[in-house]
This record gives sequence, C-alpha cells and structure tokens, in this order.
Amino acid sequence: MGSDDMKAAAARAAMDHVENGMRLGIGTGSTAEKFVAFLAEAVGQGLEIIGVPTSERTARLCLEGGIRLESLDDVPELDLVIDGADEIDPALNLIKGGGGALLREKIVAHAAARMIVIADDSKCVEALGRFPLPVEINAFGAEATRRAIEAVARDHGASGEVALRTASRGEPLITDGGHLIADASFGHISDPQAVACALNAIPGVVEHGLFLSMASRAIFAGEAGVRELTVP
Ligand SMILES: O=C[C@H](O)[C@H](O)[C@H](O)COP(=O)(O)O
Repeated sequence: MGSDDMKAAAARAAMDHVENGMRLGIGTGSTAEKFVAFLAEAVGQGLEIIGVPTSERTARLCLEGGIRLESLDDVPELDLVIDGADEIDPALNLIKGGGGALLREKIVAHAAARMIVIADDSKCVEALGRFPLPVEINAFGAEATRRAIEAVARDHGASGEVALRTASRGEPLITDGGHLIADASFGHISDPQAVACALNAIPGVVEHGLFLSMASRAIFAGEAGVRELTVP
C-alpha cells in the first residue's frame, strides 16, 4: 500500500466517528483532503453536518464537495475536529503546520470537544522533533523573532537551524492569517511543554506547531491495516 492509500484508509476510518448533526472542524493537508473527499461523498448521500474549515484551501475543497460550511464565529463550539499531523508521539502530542495552517488548526482544535488525528504510519514517532517545528510569526521584526526562536531551539538542544519558509518562487510563504512561518530543526524535543512555553513567551510568535494534549485519538494506516490509539 502506498502512502496515498494509507492516508485514504485512515481518512475513511475517521468517517466512523462522524455523526449526523455534528459541528465538525475540518483539517488541512493531504490526509485531511482525503477525509474531505469521503465527507463530501457522505454528504451527497444525506449526511448533515456543519463544517468549520481550518484553511482557505480546505474551505474551497469543502465547498466544491457540497459540504455546508460556517465560520467559527458563527459556530464557536465544535463536537469534533479531524485533522492530519506531521508527527505523532505515543502520548498523541503532535507537530503540525507542515502545510502552513497551524494557527487556524489550533484555534479550531481548541474550540472542539474532541480531536482525532489521521495519518499514515510514517508520522508515528517515539519523540517529536525530527520534523522541523513550524512556528507562525508576525512579519514585523521577523529576523529578530527568528533569532529568538533560534535561541530557544539552542537552549533545548536543537541540532539544526531556524529558517523562514519560502513559497514556490522563493518569496516568503504567507499564511492565511497574513503571517510568516519559521521552521525550527530540533532533531529531538525532549521537553515539548518547556519548548512550547518558551516559544509562547516570544512576542513575535503568533503560534507554534506543538499540539500538546489536544488529540484524544489517532487513526494510523500502514501495511498491516488501520489501528486506532487513544490517549493512555
Ligand atoms: O499545516 C498543515 C497541517 O498541520 C497538516 O495537517 C500537516 O502538515 C499534515 O499534512 P499531510 O497530511 O499533508 O502530511
């Protein structure tokens, strides 16, 4: 089974947790997009949900699929959010933001009673940090903020650099919220809570991609099939 099929298998399994009448947060990224396709199919067959998307791209895909959307301002409390992740540790702590959507994803996840994360097996790690941690930062003073993140990373044993993310033509990537993304290569984050606190203390940091104690269930798909993990 290729990685695309695994993502689709996890997304399909997540549909078992979607119930009629739900207010549903809808994630961003290639795995979440598989979920949007299954959701659109179910909506076409009569499922009624209200969706709140975590990015402009997801909103577009949902609308193309006939999924009813509302803004989080109109539907501020959600029953469930289903989203992908870049890394998932055994306690279901996550790194997210590889697609640049971490701010809206975290706001939506925080507004949801439950978060289910869907992924192929390659996202499963013993400790977070191999995937560079995305940090959304304000454009004002971006270099000063980048250096402050670098100092935090160094204090926490980072092995690599902190780089501003660029888009396809080399210009800085701008998020849906109008911010920049700095990717911090830790290699291994031994104390995610301490890193999260230190990043939150930097004024130019809007949000970071550590989603700690937010997911209550992970659905992984791999060669051996689909397995579900809940918080220990
Ligand atoms: O900003 C993007 C999100 O956090 C994605 O959910 C994450 O990067 C995983 O994306 P994918 O399913 O494409 O690996």
